[in-house]
Amino acid sequence: MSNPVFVALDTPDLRAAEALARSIAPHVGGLKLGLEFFAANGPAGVRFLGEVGLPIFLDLKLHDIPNTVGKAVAALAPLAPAILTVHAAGGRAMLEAARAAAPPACKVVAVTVLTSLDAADLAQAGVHGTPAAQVDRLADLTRAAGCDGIVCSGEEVGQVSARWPGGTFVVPGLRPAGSDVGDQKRVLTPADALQRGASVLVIGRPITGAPDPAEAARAIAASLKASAALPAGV
Ligand SMILES: O=C(O)c1cc(=O)[nH]c(=O)n1[C@@H]1O[C@H](COP(=O)(O)O)[C@@H](O)[C@H]1O
Repeated sequence: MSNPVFVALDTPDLRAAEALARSIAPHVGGLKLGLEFFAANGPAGVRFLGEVGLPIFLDLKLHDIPNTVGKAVAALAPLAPAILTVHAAGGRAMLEAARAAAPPACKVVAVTVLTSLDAADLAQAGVHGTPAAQVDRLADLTRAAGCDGIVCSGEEVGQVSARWPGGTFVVPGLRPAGSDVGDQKRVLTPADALQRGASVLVIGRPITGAPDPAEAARAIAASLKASAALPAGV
């Protein structure tokens, strides 16, 4: 099993991100660079961390009119990300524009319902029904637009991966048993998310905020190997 963990390097500090990336590199499969890192360090920072030698997941969650998103993705293409995020709620034409502008080897995945939201938050935004129903709707839209997969929580990944064979399922909001949930509302353990069908596990603070990040990443990788050896549900 290749390591499905992408560590979220959510810091504006380029040197701190590099030191962290190098220390945990043996225990993760890739680096996720998001808005906090990109706002501070831009494309040059992404290139710099690319020198660590791990695949880069560029998590900019693009959400705008199709023309703007297509041109933004084209501008990001030289960074050769392995994975790029957009928001599924941007609609079919925006998703199509993103897929068309991305390099063929880059997986374009669409965020469905943020893991920091629950049903009450969705209702406040005018979306009635469960997060799971909304994830299904947006997954169908993303698939119809030709994108590669979605971002959802561990609570939905089982149901949605069964509906979309061959899709890429990115799951954040992961917490090893006993770790602090923070601002996340729909959480699962990394091993459970993998067993339910996740393809990519996004893990930030449980690794980056640990007293020994390399040891935390190693322990998570070991928990995945151990659970993969067991039948589902055990
Ligand atoms: O697209 C994402 O990666 C993402 C989507 C989502 O619904 N929830 C979510 O937490 N994320 C990202 O996943 C990471 C989670 O970080 P931790 O909560 O520290 O593990 C952050 O970088 C978030 O930006």
